[in-house]
Amino acid sequence: MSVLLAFDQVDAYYSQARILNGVSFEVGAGERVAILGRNGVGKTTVVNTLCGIADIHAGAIKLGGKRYTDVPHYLAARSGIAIVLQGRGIIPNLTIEENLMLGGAVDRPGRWNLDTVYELFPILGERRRNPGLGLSGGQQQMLAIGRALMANPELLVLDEPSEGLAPVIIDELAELFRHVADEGTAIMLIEQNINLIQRVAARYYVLSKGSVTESGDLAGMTTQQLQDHITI
Ligand SMILES: Nc1ncnc2c1ncn2[C@@H]1O[C@H](COP(=O)(O)OP(=O)(O)OP(=O)(O)O)[C@@H](O)[C@H]1O
Repeated sequence: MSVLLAFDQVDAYYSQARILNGVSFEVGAGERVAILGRNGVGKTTVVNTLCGIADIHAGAIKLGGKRYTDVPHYLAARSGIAIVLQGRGIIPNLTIEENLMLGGAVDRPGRWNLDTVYELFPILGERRRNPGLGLSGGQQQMLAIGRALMANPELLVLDEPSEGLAPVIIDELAELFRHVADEGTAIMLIEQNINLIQRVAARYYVLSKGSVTESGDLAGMTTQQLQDHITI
């Protein structure tokens, strides 16, 4: 399996505060990888290094073998990465369709377009002319994921997608992420919901105090061990 995303000894900062210390990990093409860790260990900061919110002072990130660190952030989506940020970032005064078209503006070829996203999430199609404002939490998450898919990414990065969602919706998300991965998109999942992690991820890395301390196949980890990695 070819390596799609590689962090190589990355140190990341907010201003003068170092949060990530020499973080290295890889996500292969089409893989499903979870980043685990307790609150405040730096999981979101890993995502923030990908979108320029945190600064990289040492090390490098590669995407598809190229130095991602050199790609201007406004071009990042064109290089094949789509990020669903914690909090979803729906633009409330744009319609559902306009929110989706923001993702499509990346203009990468692939199977995802308005029709295929509406096929995946019929409720978004039914409400396409409604503003993003007023969607339920689950519908907002669908919209955020649909918008990311519109960019036809090779890698979908998800930061705590289960946050605030009912268990039944989390079950639907698990099915959805497996489906997206079966279609060939790699998934990097930052999550604290055990059910979602176990159903989606095949491999994991554990972050502790800004460093990777453990990695392996999820199949080899008991629910209790997983719980220990993510609870305070
Ligand atoms: N914009 C910021 N400026 C300064 N420090 C920050 C900023 N964002 C986060 N931090 C700090 O960086 C550390 C890591 O935070 P981060 O959000 O990456 O952790 P996390 O593992 O994602 O936690 P959680 O599970 O609570 O979301 C924390 O100590 C946090 O207070």
